[in-house]
Amino acid sequence: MKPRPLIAGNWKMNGQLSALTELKNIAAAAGSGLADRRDLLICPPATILSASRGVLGDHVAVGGQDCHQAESGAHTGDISAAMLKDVGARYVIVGHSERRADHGESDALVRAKAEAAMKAGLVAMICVGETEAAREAGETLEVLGVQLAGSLPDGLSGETAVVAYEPVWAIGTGRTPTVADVKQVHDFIRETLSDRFGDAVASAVRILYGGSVKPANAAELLAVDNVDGALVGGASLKASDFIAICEAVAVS
Ligand SMILES: O=C(CO)COP(=O)(O)O
Repeated sequence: MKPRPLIAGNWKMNGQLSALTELKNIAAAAGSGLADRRDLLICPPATILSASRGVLGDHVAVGGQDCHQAESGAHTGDISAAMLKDVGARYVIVGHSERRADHGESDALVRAKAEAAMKAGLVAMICVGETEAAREAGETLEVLGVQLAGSLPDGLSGETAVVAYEPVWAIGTGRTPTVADVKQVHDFIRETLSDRFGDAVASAVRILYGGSVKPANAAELLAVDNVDGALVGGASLKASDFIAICEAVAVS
């Protein structure tokens, strides 16, 4: 059985309190049936996470965009998984390529963050994706295999982890892989999960596609085998676009 689809919005470093009106519109649509057969999630900046939780109501989850690997301590500027949970987060993104690039995050660190998230009772959304150079060199699956082996914690399950495939070259560029390429990678991720965690866990872990998902291409991307939802950046900032993407996922 296919897992319940998850459509997640990653607001990145965008959005102040004035942006809560967009969330009100998403919450209204979610309350009118949009969330009946799909899970909806918004990951706003940490500064408005608590306010977002208040606005989004019962039908849309909120999540953080990163967490520290330690439970607490002298880590100025960082946020623990427990802190995110405390203000109502249910998920946290870890290992986004922007953090891997901007903050030099390694697979081992991403794994430690995912472990911290799971320990705190959050769902870890673990991101992987190849660079354009890796794709051009024909090394996509090899790179993803290494990232998955290093970033996924032991003992994960469909309730505690989500994998997001985000080709670095497709993020914010308007470019997307072909449907065949998305299928190849998502099939590979499912097989990799199966080899390490067994078939039951592998089929329960949702594998999201991210990178230039928009209302115009969402139906095509979300219909690909082994694509269980989307991780949406820019198009999640506008309620109407995010809602249209949610509507594009086929539900049974
Ligand atoms: O990085 C992304 C989501 O985490 C994708 O961003 P865009 O949808 O803006 O390409």
